[in-house]
Amino acid sequence: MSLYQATASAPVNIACIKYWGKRDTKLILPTNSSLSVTLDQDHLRSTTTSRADPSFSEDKLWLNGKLDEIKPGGRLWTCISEMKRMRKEVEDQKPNEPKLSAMHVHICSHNNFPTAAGLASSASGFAALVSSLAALYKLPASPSTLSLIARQGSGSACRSLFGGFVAWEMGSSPDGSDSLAVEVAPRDHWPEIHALICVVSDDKKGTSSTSGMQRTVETSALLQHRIKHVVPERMRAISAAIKEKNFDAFARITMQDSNQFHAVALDTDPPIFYMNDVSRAIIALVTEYNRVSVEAGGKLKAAYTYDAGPNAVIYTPQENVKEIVDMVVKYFPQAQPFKDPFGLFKGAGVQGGVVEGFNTAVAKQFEVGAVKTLIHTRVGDGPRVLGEEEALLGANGLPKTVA
Ligand SMILES: Nc1ncnc2c1ncn2[C@@H]1O[C@H](COP(=O)(O)OP(=O)(O)OP(=O)(O)O)[C@@H](O)[C@H]1O
Ligand SMILES: C[C@@](O)(CCOP(=O)(O)OP(=O)(O)O)CC(=O)O
Repeated sequence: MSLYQATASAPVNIACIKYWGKRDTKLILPTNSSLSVTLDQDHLRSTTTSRADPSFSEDKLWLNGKLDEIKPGGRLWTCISEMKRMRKEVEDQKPNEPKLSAMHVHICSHNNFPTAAGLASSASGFAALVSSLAALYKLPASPSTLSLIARQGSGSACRSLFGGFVAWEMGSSPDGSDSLAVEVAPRDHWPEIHALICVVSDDKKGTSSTSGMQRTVETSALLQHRIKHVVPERMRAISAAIKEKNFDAFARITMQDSNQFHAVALDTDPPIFYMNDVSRAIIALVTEYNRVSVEAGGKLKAAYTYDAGPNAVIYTPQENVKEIVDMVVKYFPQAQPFKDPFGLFKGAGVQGGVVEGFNTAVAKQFEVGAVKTLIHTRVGDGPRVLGEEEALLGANGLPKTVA
């Protein structure tokens, strides 16, 4: 008997121009376009195996070893149903194809980083789900077409269907058919862009992105200004900066947009605070680091950005990463040694320190644990279809390892 099974992995993305607000909450249609950098899935990824089998009695999904509920009409259900609908179209055109669309599926997924910790697990998760089903169903669909489906799982997930630098075009059609992801530039265009994620220890997220952005849409006057007068020009300018590999412009816009996103969160009634004192201290460090460079006649060397939580993501050309790790570790001592995937410190360990001319009074030194870990990664590629040896489902159609 044939085994109908496929495995795919997908990356995380972190936006430079933030998506914040929906004009349609069911279809997940945004109030503005957005743009992100896809991070390297060699470091952060979701891996998903999907199998269709006539013996399965219902659709099931395990996330990190735990059975998740697929609520009818919910986000997982919508994505799975849409993928089955596309498979059915293939079967209608090619009558010899097995009728996989009529079978139930078992789906098993694993994130190699903390789920729901503000590290965009929903983005890589839904992108991996859609990619594995597309491989299982042998759909002749482009990444942009698949992004239409991932978008209905979580808006930011649509951008994880591409590697490199990716725009989510908001579109204007009420049915959402033109609200999709497009590639602005592939990873190879600007592979020097690295990212340092500062995982800030914090209690559970207070306000989810989904509910927070809806409250902003309902109550913030500033959001209307952002949507109409700010984001369209920023999308143009940052796309040009990426094409020209102009880090100075890229960094300026990225930081401005992170700041404005947190300003509209604050402008929400009641106000939403995602950043904390640690986040703000990291902003002060990056600002001072850039000031030293600019005053010496140079350009911006780093850009911070924050999503709906206190974690910082610092984008920078590879050549600056060592200085930035040294700076962050000086202010935020680490309990564990820095994992050095690019061999920056050549095994010597991080000493901690700042560049010459740096005003050390811009932030206080925090206690161990204020920044829990530092993850060094870089711009990466889009979803990958993996081999049978990477499958997460065993021969019996159940997860191979139960957490
Ligand atoms: N591998 C996965 N496969 C399918 N769904 C996933 C996967 N990983 C995460 N999800 C879904 O995403 C949810 C977590 O999303 P949530 O937005 O709360 O956190 P986050 O994505 O880590 O943070 P943020 O989007 O604010 O950066 C999970 O509860 C689950 O429903
Ligand atoms: C701040 C953000 O990370 C918000 C992401 O929101 P989600 O994509 O998690 O929201 P839903 O569409 O409701 O699932 C900005 C961004 O990624 O563009």
